[in-house]
Amino acid sequence: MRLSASRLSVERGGRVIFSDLSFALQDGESLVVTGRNGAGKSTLLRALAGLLPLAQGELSLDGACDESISEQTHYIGHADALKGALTVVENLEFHAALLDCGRGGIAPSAALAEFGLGHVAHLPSTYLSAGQKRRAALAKLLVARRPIWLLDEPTTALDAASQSLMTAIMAAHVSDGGLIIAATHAKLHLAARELQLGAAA
Ligand SMILES: Nc1ncnc2c1ncn2[C@@H]1O[C@H](COP(=O)(O)OP(=O)(O)OP(=O)(O)O)[C@@H](O)[C@H]1O
Repeated sequence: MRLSASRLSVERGGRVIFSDLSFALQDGESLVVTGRNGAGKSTLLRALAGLLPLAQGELSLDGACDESISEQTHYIGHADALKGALTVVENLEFHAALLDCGRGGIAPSAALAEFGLGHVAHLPSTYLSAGQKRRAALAKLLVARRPIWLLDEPTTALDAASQSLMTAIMAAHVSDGGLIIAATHAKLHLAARELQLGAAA
């Protein structure tokens, strides 16, 4: 599988956020997107996920099945996208049903256990701490197998142990042939190329 971005340009509110951006990633490769606040890191991830239109340029995925890039992608944005009135496990069950399509993710309860959330699985997700909410959001990565992971500040609010766990989960995904593009200001301890957006402030 090869994900290629060629001369991408994205506009928001009539303003060019970035332009002429190109990169390519093969199976088992990662890209860390860095840059100052407002440089366009989240914008790039949202455009790759199909949530924002490209003003110019082209995205292509070679060597995969017929599904679109969006269908092969997990996008974890800044927002944890948990429904507060549903329990944590119900949130994961919703995402598994929405995303899995029979492609062999692990059970929601197992994904929560992996992220150390077994003891809060039956609480309404609104009761979780910030780091617990982030871990529940990241557990979505495991309930549906999708090769491309787009992660926006994945380690925000995570304690040291959870950061190490997430590092191991990302490393396992990459060694299994997955692709990761992560936007962050933090050090991710991921063997990755770097794409820096924007000029220094
Ligand atoms: N809906 C919108 N309409 C207009 N401009 C927007 C919109 N959403 C974001 N922007 C602008 O796009 C630019 C890039 O924002 P983005 O969130 O991609 O930056 P970022 O690099 O992820 O920043 P940070 O490090 O703060 O998370 C910012 O200047 C922001 O104000």
